[in-house]
Order: sequence, then C-alpha cells, then structure tokens
Amino acid sequence: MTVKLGVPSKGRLMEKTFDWFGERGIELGRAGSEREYAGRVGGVEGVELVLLSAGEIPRDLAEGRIHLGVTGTDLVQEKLASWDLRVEMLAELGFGHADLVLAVPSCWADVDVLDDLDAAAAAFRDRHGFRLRIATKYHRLVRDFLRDRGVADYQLVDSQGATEGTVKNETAEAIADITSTGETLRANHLKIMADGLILKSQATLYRSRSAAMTDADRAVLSGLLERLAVD
Ligand SMILES: Nc1ncnc2c1ncn2[C@@H]1O[C@H](COP(=O)(O)OP(=O)(O)OP(=O)(O)O)[C@@H](O)[C@H]1O
Ligand SMILES: O=P(O)(O)OC[C@H]1O[C@H](OP(=O)(O)OP(=O)(O)O)[C@H](O)[C@@H]1O
Repeated sequence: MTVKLGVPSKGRLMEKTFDWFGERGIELGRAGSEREYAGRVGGVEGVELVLLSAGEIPRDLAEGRIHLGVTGTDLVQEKLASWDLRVEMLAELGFGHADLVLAVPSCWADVDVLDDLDAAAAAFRDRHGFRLRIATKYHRLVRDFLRDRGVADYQLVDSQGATEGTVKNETAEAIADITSTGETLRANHLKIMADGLILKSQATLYRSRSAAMTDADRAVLSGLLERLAVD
C-alpha cells in the first residue's frame, strides 16, 4: 500500500500547498496536463498524491480513503459532524485565510448586532408571513452559531455560489459566506454584523483517524511528518 495525500485539485489552494510541501523538501506536482487529476511526488518514497475537490477532502479523510489531506478549516467543520473525532488537525499552513461571516444589507441602519437581527427577524415574519432567509452553503456552521446565540426566527436557503447576489435577487435577506478582502460584500451592498464572525478559516493539514495502514505505511507516515516538522 501507499500513504495517500489528498490536495485540492485547482486554484490558489493547490499552488500554495505545493509550495508549502516544496519548502520542506517534498516535491508535489501534477502528473500530466492541467486537466489530469493524477499527481506525482518527489523527495519521498511510498506517498501517493491524489488531487481532489477541496470540498470532498473532509469526507475522504473521514471515510479513510486518504491518510492525509489539505483543505480549509471551514470545509472540515462544515462537512463533518464531530469533526475532531474523525480527523486530527496536524498543522495550520498559514495561507487560504478567510472568515465565515454573517452579513446583512448595508442599508439596514438599525441592524448591527445579532440581538438586532433577532428583533428584525421577528418583525420580518409578522410583516411578510415567512421567516427571514439567510443564504449560505455552510448550513451546519450557521445553524450551530445562531442556536448558541439564541437566534431562531430565520430559515436557511441553500446557495452553492455567488451567495452575495441572493440579496439583490431577492431570494434571501441576509447571507453567511467566506470573505477575505471584503470586496464582494461591499460590491453587493452588504455589511458584516459586528458580532457576526462565525469562523476563521485557513488551509490546514489533517490526518484521517480511520484510514487503514500497514506497518510499512506507518513508517512512511511518521518519516513524512518528521520531514514536515509536524506530529
Ligand atoms: N476569497 C477567498 N479567499 C481565501 N480563501 C477562500 C476564498 N474563497 C474560498 N476560500 C477558501 O478556499 C477553500 C476552497 O473553497 P471552495 O469550497 O469555494 O472551493 P472551490 O474552489 O469551489 O473548489 P471545489 O469546488 O473543487 O471544492 C475553502 O476552505 C475556503 O475557505
Ligand atoms: O472577500 P473577497 O475577497 O471578495 O472574497 C469573497 C468571495 O470569494 C469566494 O467566492 P469564490 O470566488 O470562491 O466563488 P463562489 O462564490 O462561487 O464560491 C466567496 O464565496 C466570496 O464570494
């Protein structure tokens, strides 16, 4: 067998993950063309690189299909219930920083904190006959966050992309999404609630708690983690 390492298959996360491993003497790269999802590994024996969707890496780790995986903290905590029982966080990699935030229209002058949102949500329901809609793809994280803060009078609507546009399109009144520069929120006339930071995320290296390993794999893994200076 081999030790399987799952890495995002495209974009900034892939490039920066390759750089992070490269700085530690492990050369990762694509095996073929831009569109081929096979990887190659140099500088260490017995490790296989698997290029995967960032959003699928949490489940692949939890189900033991890969031994190690790099993806955002947000995706692991959203996709896996009791994530820390299923994967082990080995190292934060220092890139891919993004905040998951709750945002409302900038023109809602009286709604700045969650208590205001709670009141606005009750008024909204009285006026419109349905609950205030929050668009997001982070259902678990948003529900847990609002439950812990006593906000209940809302409904989630699923949005898998271009989430900030849902308010203008009148399919939601508020959104919860990832932001880094804040430009997308500003361009869509949305403001972050003062106490609306749900999670700070960054690219992180995780280990599966369930992937099967031979003794040889165990030796490869511990050698690799030593090279990466994580344990
Ligand atoms: N604007 C951003 N700045 C920094 N990090 C971001 C930004 N947008 C998303 N991310 C992070 O990148 C990671 C991957 O995001 P996302 O789920 O959007 O992947 P994707 O590019 O759509 O990939 P895939 O569809 O293959 O899963 C997430 O952990 C997310 O936090
Ligand atoms: O704060 P900013 O720097 O403006 O970045 C935020 C945007 O980046 C991400 O979208 P992405 O480009 O990954 O596309 P998506 O909306 O389809 O997920 C995220 O969903 C926001 O829309």
